[in-house]
Amino acid sequence: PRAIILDCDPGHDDAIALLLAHGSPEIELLAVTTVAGNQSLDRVTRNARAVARVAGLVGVPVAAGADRPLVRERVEMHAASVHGESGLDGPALPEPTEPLDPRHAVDLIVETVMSRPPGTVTLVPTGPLTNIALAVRREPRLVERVRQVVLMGGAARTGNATPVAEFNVLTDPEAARVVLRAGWDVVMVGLDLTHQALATPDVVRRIADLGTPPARFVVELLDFFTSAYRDALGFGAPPVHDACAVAYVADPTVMTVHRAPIDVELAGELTTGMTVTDLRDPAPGDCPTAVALDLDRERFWDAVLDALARLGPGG
Ligand SMILES: Nc1ccc([C@@H]2N[C@H](CO)[C@@H](O)[C@H]2O)cc1
Ligand SMILES: [Ca+2]
Repeated sequence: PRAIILDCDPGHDDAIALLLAHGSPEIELLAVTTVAGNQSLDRVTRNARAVARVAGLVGVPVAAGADRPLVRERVEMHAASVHGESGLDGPALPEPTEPLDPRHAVDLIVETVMSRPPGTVTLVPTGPLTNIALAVRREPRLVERVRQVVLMGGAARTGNATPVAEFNVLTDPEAARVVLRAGWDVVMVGLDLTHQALATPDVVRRIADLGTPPARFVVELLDFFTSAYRDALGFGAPPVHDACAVAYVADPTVMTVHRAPIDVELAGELTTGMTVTDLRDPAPGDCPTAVALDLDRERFWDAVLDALARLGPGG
């Protein structure tokens, strides 16, 4: 299996990404780290620990990280409108059973990667990239040691927080530039891809039919997420953005990926936070970055259902 570290800001779709990672036989979840984004660090960390309990995740360290972006003040827009004040509105959240790891997320990331053979650990950030940027500044050898960075964030075309910027990148664009320029292999699973992963009523029905506590938890998450995404953004069904990044690690053939130079706008009057993606072919031979474009929806949802079905009673 692929060994990963999930760096997240739960968030309804982060929660589904965590459940998918733990339930997927192709993935070994080495650690979970949290970063301020959808909600404050305290809230997303509390949410991550509650989801870990629902997943039946035991013995996997969960550590909190950055409580604010590297440079800018946090972006408030949108997130509370789709995730609610708690960051995970909808289901009742169980009390965590596992202790919070005392290390800072950055130290946990560095120690987890540097204690394993080169090229064996994949980083899967699904929130602002603050922790990942700090980690690679703390330990530059991470660049050649990490197998791949598969991040949910950015967009080659249309944004969500602004016409051209995606929320995770806009929240901490300096951190996103550090990560995209580091030289390691990066797959950007951005809105171009994730807006194809819509949890339609049929999908929700299939999940409900599993009849397990984790499945019921996901249904309650999606019921809230569906209403919030409809009321706030006019979507017919909510995109489970973060689960797409995990699904790619589990099975890279579940989506098409296009090698392309990607950089982040930091000073644009209208375009700050935009992941400027050069889709002109051919990309430079040594281009380390790529963007996900087309999702095999049927295979994606089959993988999500299969992973959820494998989770124990949890809860
Ligand atoms: N409107 C909205 C704002 C933020 C997010 C979060 N940011 C990313 C999508 O922009 C995902 O990681 C998700 O958790 C989703 C919707
Ligand atoms: Ca997220």
